[in-house]
Amino acid sequence: MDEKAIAELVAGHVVDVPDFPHAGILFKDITPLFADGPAFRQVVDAVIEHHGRSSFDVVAGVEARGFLLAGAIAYATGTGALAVRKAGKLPREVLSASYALEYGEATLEVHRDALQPAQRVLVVDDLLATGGTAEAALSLVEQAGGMVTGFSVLIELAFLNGRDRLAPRDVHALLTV
Ligand SMILES: O=P(O)(O)OC[C@H]1O[C@H](OP(=O)(O)OP(=O)(O)O)[C@H](O)[C@@H]1O
Ligand SMILES: Nc1ncnc2[nH]cnc12
Repeated sequence: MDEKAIAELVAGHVVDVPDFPHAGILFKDITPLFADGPAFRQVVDAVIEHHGRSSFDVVAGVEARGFLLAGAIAYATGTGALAVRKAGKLPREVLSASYALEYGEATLEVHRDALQPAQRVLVVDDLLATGGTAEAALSLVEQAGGMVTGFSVLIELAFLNGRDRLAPRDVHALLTV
């Protein structure tokens, strides 16, 4: 599928929800996309095609919506998956990164031994807004000894300039609004 068709596919499966979770936030609900099997498969294939299936060793998904993408991409490419978790969920020694996002603050964690030295990591999530979440995931991968080779999101909110925080890395969005 070409880029325009993929963008239209994503746009057609997003519901805009005003004032969630706070007044003034226009929440992009992508659950209809995950619920549509053929559409979900097409976006997963588009992400893999953009980066190339041999360009990463591990795909990292950010809790919670990123997990769905990471699991599917890992299965399709035969790579490992890394769950980048919200604080307090992992049972062993962790690395942590705190950040602000469009509508709050949080801390992300991975196990200290989550990656092998210099492993190449693709970071995926449903949406890039301020980039705080993605930047925290980048920090965790680097703290764990890995290298981020790129980011993919289904939707980028361009007016928040999140990609500037991730430069010069490849930031790929299927739909930019
Ligand atoms: O670019 P940012 O401003 O950092 O915002 C983007 C993040 O916000 C959402 O996650 P949220 O923290 O709401 O978690 P959820 O997936 O568990 O709902 C979204 O899934 C991204 O991870
Ligand atoms: N506007 C938004 N919609 C959905 N998820 C988000 N994460 C941060 N901002 C968001």
